[in-house]
Amino acid sequence: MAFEREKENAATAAIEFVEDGMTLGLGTGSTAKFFVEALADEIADGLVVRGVPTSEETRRLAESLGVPLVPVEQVDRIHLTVDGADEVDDQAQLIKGGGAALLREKIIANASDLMIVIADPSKQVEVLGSFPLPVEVTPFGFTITAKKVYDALKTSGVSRPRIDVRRGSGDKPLVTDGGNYILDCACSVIPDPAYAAELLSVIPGVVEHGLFIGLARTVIIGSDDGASIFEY
Ligand SMILES: O=C[C@H](O)[C@H](O)[C@H](O)COP(=O)(O)O
Repeated sequence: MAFEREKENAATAAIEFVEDGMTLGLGTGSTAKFFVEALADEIADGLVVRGVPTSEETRRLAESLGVPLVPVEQVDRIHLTVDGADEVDDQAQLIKGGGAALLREKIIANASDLMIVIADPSKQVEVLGSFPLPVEVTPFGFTITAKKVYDALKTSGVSRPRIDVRRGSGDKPLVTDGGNYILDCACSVIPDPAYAAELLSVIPGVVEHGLFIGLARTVIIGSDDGASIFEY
């Protein structure tokens, strides 16, 4: 996989934000995996924390590495969430959901005192939209919902959105941890992400979308020999 070293360096830098006693949101994906692994090393050295995973994939990883987990229903405060992103712009606006975990990721990020994004330099963009925007929808009526998503993206200023339902095994629609489908919306450019987010949020059938606006306040970009930290 590409940018392994950069991802690992970003994850290692994020460990510096972790303090004893914290409840941590554990993100999903190949970059967040490095964070969970680094966390497991710290726990083996005596750090006391507990994690709330944002996907079944991360739950399995954390359990296999001995990271203590707590059921989300039993948590009343999440001090810090560390997660990856598919794109991040210079206002810390994100596209997430490439790994289909955006719903749980957003619930946990929104409930956290601080969300830190860890990423390699390929995720930095001037304008969001090169990465197809994932939108999680209920299976019932998803073709109708897809048309509404198309209209909303057009209204927000996307010139020619193209929408495909994400496929899983056997060409069937991929089913998320929450039992929903993902619409991948190729936009090229999303000129007004906040407006697009607002319009998508009110469509019946849209469970959540992958635009994370105003959630990340720290972005860590890994490099070959370290990491740069940006605060917003
Ligand atoms: O649904 C998946 C998540 O939003 C991931 O955090 C995102 O896709 C980035 O993943 P990766 O670190 O593997 O590029």
